[in-house]
Amino acid sequence: EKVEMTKEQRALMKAIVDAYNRHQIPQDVAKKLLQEQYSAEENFLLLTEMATSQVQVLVEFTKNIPGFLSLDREDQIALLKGSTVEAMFLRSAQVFSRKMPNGHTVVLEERIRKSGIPDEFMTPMFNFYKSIGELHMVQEEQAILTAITILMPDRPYVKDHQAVERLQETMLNVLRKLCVLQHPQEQQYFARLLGRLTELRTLSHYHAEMLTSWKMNDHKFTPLLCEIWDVQ
Ligand SMILES: CC(C)c1onc(-c2c(Cl)cccc2Cl)c1COc1ccc(-c2ccc3[nH]c(C(=O)O)cc3c2)cc1
Repeated sequence: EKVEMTKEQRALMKAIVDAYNRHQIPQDVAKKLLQEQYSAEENFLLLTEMATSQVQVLVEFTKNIPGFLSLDREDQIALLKGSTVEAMFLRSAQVFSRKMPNGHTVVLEERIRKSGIPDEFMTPMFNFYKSIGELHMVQEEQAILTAITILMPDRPYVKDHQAVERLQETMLNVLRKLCVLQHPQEQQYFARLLGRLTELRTLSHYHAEMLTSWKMNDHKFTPLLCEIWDVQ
């Protein structure tokens, strides 16, 4: 069928990529990755600060997804709460695959490995980072895949399933064409990308257990993280 994108699809993709690029973790927060000393406590505090900053970035990005703000207000909250962890795994995966020039990748990995996360979650987490890296996604694919993750109709407490499905479907159509255009040799590239979304679900279940084990060891989170992750 016709592969090139319509005018509307190109405009939609541009809006999402611009929002994705506009909303980055402030460099002074990211730079802290290199400065603070290493201790499990310090690492946890730093990762908490990064996660909090990342949630704020994600909320701004989400508000710029065309059509999101016209969804039911409570559904907007349900989508954000349900997708934050998955969107953050995607975002932090891109940091690893982007091979940050200033060595953030190495330091971020170090700090995650030494932040009190039980070992059984490390393996699936870093396997995911590796599998994302191997895809060599272009920025447009990263941005649209993140929007698709956020616009997941079957998140808990979403009332108007159809409205979310319609938005997500529009994004999926753009992503499908983009994958054919960017990776013409790889027939199943689009299917492989969607397969990562399944892996993200598993990671978010692990993450819920990570939160419980952190809570048990009396780790503190910021008010924003407590609200979005229903902690405490
Ligand atoms: C509350 C903290 C301890 C936490 O709980 N779970 C996770 C957690 C974990 Cl480990 C893994 C995956 C998801 C979550 Cl959600 C985290 C830490 O979360 C993040 C840490 C770093 C980043 C992040 C995002 C973008 C970035 N850009 C740069 C840059 O240098 O440009 C650095 C950077 C860091 C995102 C989430």
